[in-house]
Amino acid sequence: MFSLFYGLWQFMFSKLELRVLILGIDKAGKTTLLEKIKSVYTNVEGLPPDRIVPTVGLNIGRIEVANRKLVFWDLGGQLGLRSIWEKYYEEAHAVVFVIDASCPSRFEDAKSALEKVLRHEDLKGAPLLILANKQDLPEAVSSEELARYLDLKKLDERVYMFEAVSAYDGLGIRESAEWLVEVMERSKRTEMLRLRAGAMGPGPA
Ligand SMILES: Nc1nc2c(ncn2[C@@H]2O[C@H](COP(=O)(O)OP(=O)(O)OP(=O)(O)O)[C@@H](O)[C@H]2O)c(=O)[nH]1
Ligand SMILES: [Mg+2]
Repeated sequence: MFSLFYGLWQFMFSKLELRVLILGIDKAGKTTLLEKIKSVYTNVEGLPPDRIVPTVGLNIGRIEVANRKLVFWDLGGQLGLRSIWEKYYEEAHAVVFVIDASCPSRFEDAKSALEKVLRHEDLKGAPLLILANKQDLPEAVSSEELARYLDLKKLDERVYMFEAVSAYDGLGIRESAEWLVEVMERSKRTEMLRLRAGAMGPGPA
């Protein structure tokens, strides 16, 4: 009996939650951004920036945007940890790729990490939001400049957007979250993930 309810619960949950993977090289500001998103969308104040340490495991953030349940998975971006990213690709509805827009010396590293993400089969059709973070810093480049610099090939086949944000002052956070919900709702990938969850359905009692 328990397994029937558990299976049903899992089934319903997998249908309702939209999973967003937050990727990017180390120090891009992924975790700070996730904490800011939590502050903006929940009553719970996220961790302040001075209490955030480099990520080694996985941080999870659950919020609700426009009546949709979103689950963010924030992974560590240090070189030795990037091989873990692909374990999460298959289940993700969308990807947020965060870049420190104030640090051009690391754009090359960010670009090749992002290109590798985009090449992966398990992320086929996943909408992509590229964030030019740290806009509160005067040296930060705009999202247009960043887009020109990255000059990503094959992006046109994918639903994507560049957005200027600041995990410190919250610039662009609501626009980003709302765009994500909108594109995930319409994406073929979401449909595919729902069908797959449905096909697996609740197991035998
Ligand atoms: N000025 C400014 N600094 C930021 C912003 N976002 C993050 N930072 C700072 O950038 C540094 C790295 O932030 P994290 O959130 O730990 O970066 P991360 O991408 O999660 O790094 P890893 O977990 O190592 O992959 C910290 O010192 C943050 O305070 C921002 O919007 N503006
Ligand atoms: Mg982190």
